[in-house]
Amino acid sequence: MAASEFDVLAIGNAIVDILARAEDDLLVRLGVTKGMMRLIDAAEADRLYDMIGPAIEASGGSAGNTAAGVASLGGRAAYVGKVATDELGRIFTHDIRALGVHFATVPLEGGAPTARSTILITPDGERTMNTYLGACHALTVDDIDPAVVAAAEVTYLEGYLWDPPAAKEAFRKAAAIAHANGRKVAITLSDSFCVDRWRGEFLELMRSGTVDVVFANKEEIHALYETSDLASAVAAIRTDCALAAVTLGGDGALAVRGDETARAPATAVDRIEDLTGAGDQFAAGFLVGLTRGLDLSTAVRLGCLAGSEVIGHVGPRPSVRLADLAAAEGITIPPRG
Ligand SMILES: OC[C@H]1O[C@H](O)[C@H](O)[C@@H]1O
Repeated sequence: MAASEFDVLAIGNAIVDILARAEDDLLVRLGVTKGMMRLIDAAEADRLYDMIGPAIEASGGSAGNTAAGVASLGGRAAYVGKVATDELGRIFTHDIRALGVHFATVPLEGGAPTARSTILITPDGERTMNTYLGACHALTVDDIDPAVVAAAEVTYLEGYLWDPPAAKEAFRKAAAIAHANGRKVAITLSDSFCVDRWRGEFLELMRSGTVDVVFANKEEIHALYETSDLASAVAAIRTDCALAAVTLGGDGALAVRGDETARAPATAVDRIEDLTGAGDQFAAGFLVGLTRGLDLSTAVRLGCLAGSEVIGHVGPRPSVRLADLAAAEGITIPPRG
């Protein structure tokens, strides 16, 4: 197997976030479920924008956030996602490239605009996402560059990619190329409503070995196995997937690999400002840990550390260099072999 150029290739919906504080009663008036992601059309996105207070715009997209986190940890990241040739698309492209992430997906011309997610942050820091997918619907197999997939230790894919129909085939193509080149494939289950929509197919991906690593939070793993019992859900995922990492909010995170179990407590934060991107940064830390050969416990710890940074401020990507935080916590990230 050739030496890898990238630690992680992340593939996902390329989205610009519009983040605004909101009271709980706005969620009630909108009829949305707190903490979830719902898909909306362009008209609803415009209507919502008129209803919210002052907002902050920031590049997001779950896998994009993870690529940003990998770069912040000193890792080499690549990203695939579809933006349009519009202002938000230029902002997304600028931000991800400015972090040193390889991003070469051809933007969509003359079609739907760049995706945006209107994210309502309630006083408890919980985020509720209203996503208009726009140009993401145009991501296809043609956007997967076999050379980039082959050059990445891990290809990491969003469960959200199951929503725009053609992206699913892009996902499967990337997974096949990764495995043909001796690389690993990881997926995040993304959202419990997303799991409800695609449960059967997600389980098939794991059981068939199409994915080697799965990320889930508590709600998602409960939804996957249709149980409220965490222990039985973890027992099930241990047999269904070679490696699973489960984030547990204030209870930290765990990972299971065969008979092995690793846990880490949540890293303390002064105040939870905004939970947007917490799982994405956990994935960044955990994947960098894995690709750089750290043991499972340290990889979980690195994930918790990265996840904790992003919840201390508004926005889904790190505001400081995660590599410095890791060093301050005594976690040494080995150079790429
Ligand atoms: O995981 C958080 C991300 O999910 C959505 O894709 C938003 O863009 C946000 O940045």
